[in-house]
Amino acid sequence: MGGALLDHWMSGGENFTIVDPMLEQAPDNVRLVKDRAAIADDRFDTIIVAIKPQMIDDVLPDYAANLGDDGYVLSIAAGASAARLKKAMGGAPVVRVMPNLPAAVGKGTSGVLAGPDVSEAQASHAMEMMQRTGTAIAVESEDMLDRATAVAGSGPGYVFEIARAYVAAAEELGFAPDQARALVLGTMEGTIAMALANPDTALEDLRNSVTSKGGTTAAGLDALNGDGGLSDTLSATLQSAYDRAVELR
Ligand SMILES: NC(=O)C1=CN([C@@H]2O[C@H](COP(=O)(O)OP(=O)(O)OC[C@H]3O[C@@H](n4cnc5c(N)ncnc54)[C@H](OP(=O)(O)O)[C@@H]3O)[C@@H](O)[C@H]2O)C=CC1
Ligand SMILES: O=C(O)[C@@H]1CCC=N1
Repeated sequence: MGGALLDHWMSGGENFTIVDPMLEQAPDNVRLVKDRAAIADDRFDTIIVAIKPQMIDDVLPDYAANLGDDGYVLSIAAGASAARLKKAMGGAPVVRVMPNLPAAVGKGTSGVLAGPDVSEAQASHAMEMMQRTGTAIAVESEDMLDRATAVAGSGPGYVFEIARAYVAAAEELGFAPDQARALVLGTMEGTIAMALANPDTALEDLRNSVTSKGGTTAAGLDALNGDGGLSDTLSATLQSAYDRAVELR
């Protein structure tokens, strides 16, 4: 995820250094080092946490000394609370963000939460960084950031899975894989574009505009969610992801 964001962050004026034990190549103009020892004497305006949440307590404390006096920590890690990050980073201010993977194509949707002691300048720098990767929405509490993680951070996983199952069903109906993929992704893209172009129209009304009485869509929708099973599945999906974010705090 860090790499996808970096590609878009680089359109700003900052200089970037990556610390990654395994990465072989960084984008042009980005310094890459294998471990913290190589930057032991360096100070940074922002330290970006893009490691797995489970590694934070082991890895981060070494970096506390690398943060400049007016610096802040920007974390993309799911769940890991501002308090936990702040403690690991010697009391530094922390902005938590939750991006999602379409940031890789400049169409990310991020939540942004300024933790305690974050200055306005730091909060607006973090917001501007995330806006370089797509849309960014400020949230008011850590709990809402964890809920945004369940909806949007993990969301591309659900959408890819829905698309995969939809394509598989089209193949079962007789289409070749490339035809099935083109029909499904084209339909999804056009449908989303139409919803975005009609922000004041309820999604239910848009759905109804496809659904002729006694027609094919009504038959399909009855099978899809006539008993509310799809709605229940989506509620359980978001609840499970949110519960996991809470466990990772
Ligand atoms: N994937 C996604 O869609 C999203 C992920 N996130 C968050 O982004 C973070 C990274 O997730 P993701 O990109 O999926 O995971 P990855 O495992 O792909 O990325 C983690 C990166 O951290 C590197 N790393 C491991 N150990 C160290 C270390 N000691 N010092 C420095 N770097 C290290 C890893 O290197 P190596 O490969 O060698 O282990 C890897 O490049 C997580 O906190 C996750 O919650 C947030 C939103 C969306
Ligand atoms: O699955 C995860 O934990 C990360 C956070 C959101 C998306 N991927």
